[in-house]
Amino acid sequence: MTDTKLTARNVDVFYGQKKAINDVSIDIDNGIVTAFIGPSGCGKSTFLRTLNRMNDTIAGARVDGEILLDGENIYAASMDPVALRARVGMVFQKPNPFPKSIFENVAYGPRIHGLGSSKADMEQIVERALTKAGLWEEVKDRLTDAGTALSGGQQQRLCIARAIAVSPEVILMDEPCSALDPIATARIEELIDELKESFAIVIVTHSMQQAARVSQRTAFFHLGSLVEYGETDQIFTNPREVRTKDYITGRYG
Ligand SMILES: Nc1ncnc2c1ncn2[C@@H]1O[C@H](COP(=O)(O)OP(=O)(O)OP(=O)(O)O)[C@@H](O)[C@H]1O
Repeated sequence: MTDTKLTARNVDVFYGQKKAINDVSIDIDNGIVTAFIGPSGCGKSTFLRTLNRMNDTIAGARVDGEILLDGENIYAASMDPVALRARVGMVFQKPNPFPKSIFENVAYGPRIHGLGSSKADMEQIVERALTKAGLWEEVKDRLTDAGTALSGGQQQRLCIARAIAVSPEVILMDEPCSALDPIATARIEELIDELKESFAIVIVTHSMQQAARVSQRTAFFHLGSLVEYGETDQIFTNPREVRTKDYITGRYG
């Protein structure tokens, strides 16, 4: 059983005069992984960023329409973007640990959000997040080492632990494996599969194989529009739209 976590209604995104997203409406459910696919420049990342207001940080970007998180408009004046980004966390293409220790990378978010008041509480939060991100065993004896000293795959799991540490409801992932080798990629894909039990997960990926492996729903974007959205199996085996079929059969990319 799934239930809706995020709802977009008639969303347009502009960069200055240029319209990058055109009238997108979609429901994103809890307990599953939703993949956004489509050719380069179709607006996947732009739309993903609307879901936690990361576009606010881009000069000239404007979002029209509504995005609801549990029914609450995230663009309402009463919504604090910092608090929103704790509820809707993000993992980027390139692992980007802070220039701090492994421990501090994970403790940073909880601290600014007032979690983990005692040292023991914070240690527990950090251990839980690293365990959930599948990294604890590898780093438990070197928590004071720099996060940047880890391998690329470990750094990405550290970034996932950092997102998890503030107990988000949704995790947005923008091509989280594109900088990783196949083994590190497989590890992250396994992790995504485990994490979907606890969070709604949205992943932008260039890899149709990855979308097919990790997601239960797939949204196909083209030229800023959402062309087709459905069960991943259906999208890949029996697409309804010609443009989806052309994309998944490699006619353009
Ligand atoms: N900061 C920006 N300023 C102006 N235009 C932008 C900006 N970011 C993206 N765009 C434009 O918006 C459109 C959608 O870009 P976006 O990066 O969302 O696509 P994408 O599908 O994620 O592409 P890719 O798969 O190549 O990452 C493109 O035409 C892009 O050039």
